[in-house]
Amino acid sequence: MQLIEQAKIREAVLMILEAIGEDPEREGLKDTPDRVARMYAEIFSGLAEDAGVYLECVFTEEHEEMIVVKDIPFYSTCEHHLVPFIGKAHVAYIPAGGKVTGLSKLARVVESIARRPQLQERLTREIADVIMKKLNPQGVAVVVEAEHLCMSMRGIKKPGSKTVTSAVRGLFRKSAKTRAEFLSLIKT
Ligand SMILES: Nc1nc2c(ncn2[C@@H]2O[C@H](COP(=O)(O)OP(=O)(O)OP(=O)(O)O)[C@@H](O)[C@H]2O)c(=O)[nH]1
Ligand SMILES: [Zn+2]
Repeated sequence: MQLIEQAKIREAVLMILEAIGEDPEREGLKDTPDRVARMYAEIFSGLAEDAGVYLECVFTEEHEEMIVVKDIPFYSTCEHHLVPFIGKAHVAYIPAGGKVTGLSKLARVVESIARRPQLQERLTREIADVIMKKLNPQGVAVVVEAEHLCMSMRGIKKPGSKTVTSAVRGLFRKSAKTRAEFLSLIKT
């Protein structure tokens, strides 16, 4: 996995500032290429990570009911426009084999996968798939709701509109009752 090349970002941001007719030497802008490079290293830090490693934290617990961590806030970056999309993820799974993971690890997975140039659909799917792969549970469900700034601050300009995506695996896919339980739990 590649590390972010901050020198390249600095150069590119300098060129953008010049291209929009700004003076990159003026006081407010002179450190901007460096700031943006550091910011990109932060908001794209997930590129250098395997989100699955967080799920290596498991505890033995005979719990075979649904576990839901809801309202996990995230900031991601739309890969089409490189502006943020911001929202919440709700993540549920039904453990199998007496194996549960740390609750914060589910939020860490969301965070890691969000910190990449993303599509909301892919973010949603990747969260579900990594949990299926690493925990091998009876099922996983993920709902993501987000506002895309590329639809709010520019283009079609519809602030407040939300996109909702879901991914269901295993029992959540097979059983309408399990899906309904999940939906009722994330509503309250
Ligand atoms: N499916 C999907 N589309 C997205 C996501 N983020 C942004 N988009 C869309 O990507 C599309 C890119 O469309 P283009 O026509 O190539 O770009 P554009 O000319 O800037 O389009 P407008 O946003 O309509 O002005 C837009 O419709 C965006 O709303 C996402 O997470 N999922
Ligand atoms: Zn966009």
